[in-house]
Amino acid sequence: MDKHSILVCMGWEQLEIRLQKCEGWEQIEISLPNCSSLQVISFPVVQLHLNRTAMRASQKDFENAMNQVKLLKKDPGNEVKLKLYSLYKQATEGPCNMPKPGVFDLINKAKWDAWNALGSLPKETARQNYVDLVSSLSSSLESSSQVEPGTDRKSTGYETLMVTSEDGITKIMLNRPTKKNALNVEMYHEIMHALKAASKDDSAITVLTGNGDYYSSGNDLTNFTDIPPGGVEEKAKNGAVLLREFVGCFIDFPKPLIAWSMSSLWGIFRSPSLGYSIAVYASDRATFHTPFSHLGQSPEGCSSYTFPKIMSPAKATEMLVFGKKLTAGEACAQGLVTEVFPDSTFQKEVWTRLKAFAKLPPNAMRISKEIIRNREKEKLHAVNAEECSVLQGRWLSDECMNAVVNFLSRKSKL
Ligand SMILES: CCCCCC/C=C/C(=O)SCCNC(=O)CCNC(=O)[C@H](O)C(C)(C)COP(=O)(O)OP(=O)(O)OC[C@H]1O[C@@H](n2cnc3c(N)ncnc32)[C@H](O)[C@@H]1OP(=O)(O)O
Repeated sequence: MDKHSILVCMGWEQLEIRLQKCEGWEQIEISLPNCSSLQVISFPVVQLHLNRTAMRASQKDFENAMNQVKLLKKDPGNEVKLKLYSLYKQATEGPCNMPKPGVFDLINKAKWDAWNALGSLPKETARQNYVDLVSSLSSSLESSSQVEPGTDRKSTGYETLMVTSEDGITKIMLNRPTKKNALNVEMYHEIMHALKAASKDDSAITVLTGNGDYYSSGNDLTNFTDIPPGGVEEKAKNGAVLLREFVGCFIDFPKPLIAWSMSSLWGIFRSPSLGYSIAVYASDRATFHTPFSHLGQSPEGCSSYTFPKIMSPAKATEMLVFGKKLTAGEACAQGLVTEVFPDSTFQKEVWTRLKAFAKLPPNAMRISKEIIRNREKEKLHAVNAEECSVLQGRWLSDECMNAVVNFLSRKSKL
């Protein structure tokens, strides 16, 4: 009896099909992972040959699929990109033949792991699986765009924020509570979009806050793992461009901006939202962290300039260099927080106050803010540019990479 075994990838599932020749018929056993039962079907030999031929993707199909990948409008996410990468390498070069990258080379290690996991999968099967995967991606993106034809997601809602407007107040709420409102790349873009929209809407004031038990845990540390083709240098450069634009939006924001913090606030979101806000209201359980040195990084959001001015140089050094965590009371004593409220009455008291502010003449408030801040604008943009350029170098340092690896591998938490 003749036996062959082939692996076929259907979407994410891998089927093993075993073929057995049996008196002019082929018997097919299909086995699904996580499923103990086997289905046995018999086909005439001739039909089986046809199916097996039809199953093989040609070089042309493969090239078409590669082109289709470049045209995908939506980023399919890291997991799918790794799958595509590993199948491409297997289809073109065969089993993984590269030395294993070092533990700090996060991205290349993830790529190596994905490719190596394909073992001795034949090149033809990898080619077919690549074509199938691209085709499933293209159709799922087509079908999702068919659901809401022609609608701009930004005009209908946000993925990472909740933005509401009532009583003359636009509230921008970070909305990734399960990730402690860590800022992923999409959130950076959405906040900039929401701030630009709020600067033009008819609300008088804008409030920033976070959903859940953390206002924000700062930069999403997995942002460091999505490396573009140009490598870590290109990643660091892109990060610096994004950060500069993001902080620039806060510097230029024309209306009164109020940070409303019931909970912990870490890193990037803390500097601009404390440094440029007209007012910062905190509940008595809120805390403020700046773990730049712990992460092998350096101050951002103009905090290297605004904090020593708002606090004192010595206190700012404790916070920005040694990463000293401040309670709401301490932050208020240092001038970083305007007022602290008991947690039980925080929402009610702050909302009542904001509603009263929102009734003040909006143009007068805007002009007053302008006159307070305008003298500093040029300086703030220059500080922002300098901080981003220093950070670009820090992101490439072993100190920073080690800290990110530690967080991601959960060996230590800051
Ligand atoms: C364009 C780039 C600009 C970069 C500018 C420079 C920015 C600097 C900074 O922002 S520095 C601050 C960076 N933030 C941190 O170091 C905080 C890291 N997080 C933690 O230490 C902890 O998560 C915590 C203390 C905030 C909360 O601890 P705990 O209550 O135990 O919750 P978990 O750790 O289980 O977290 C739940 C869930 O959220 C994920 N998560 C939390 N924070 C981040 C983060 N900053 N980045 C990525 N992911 C984060 C965490 O992994 C958990 O996910 P899981 O449930 O495991 O999938």
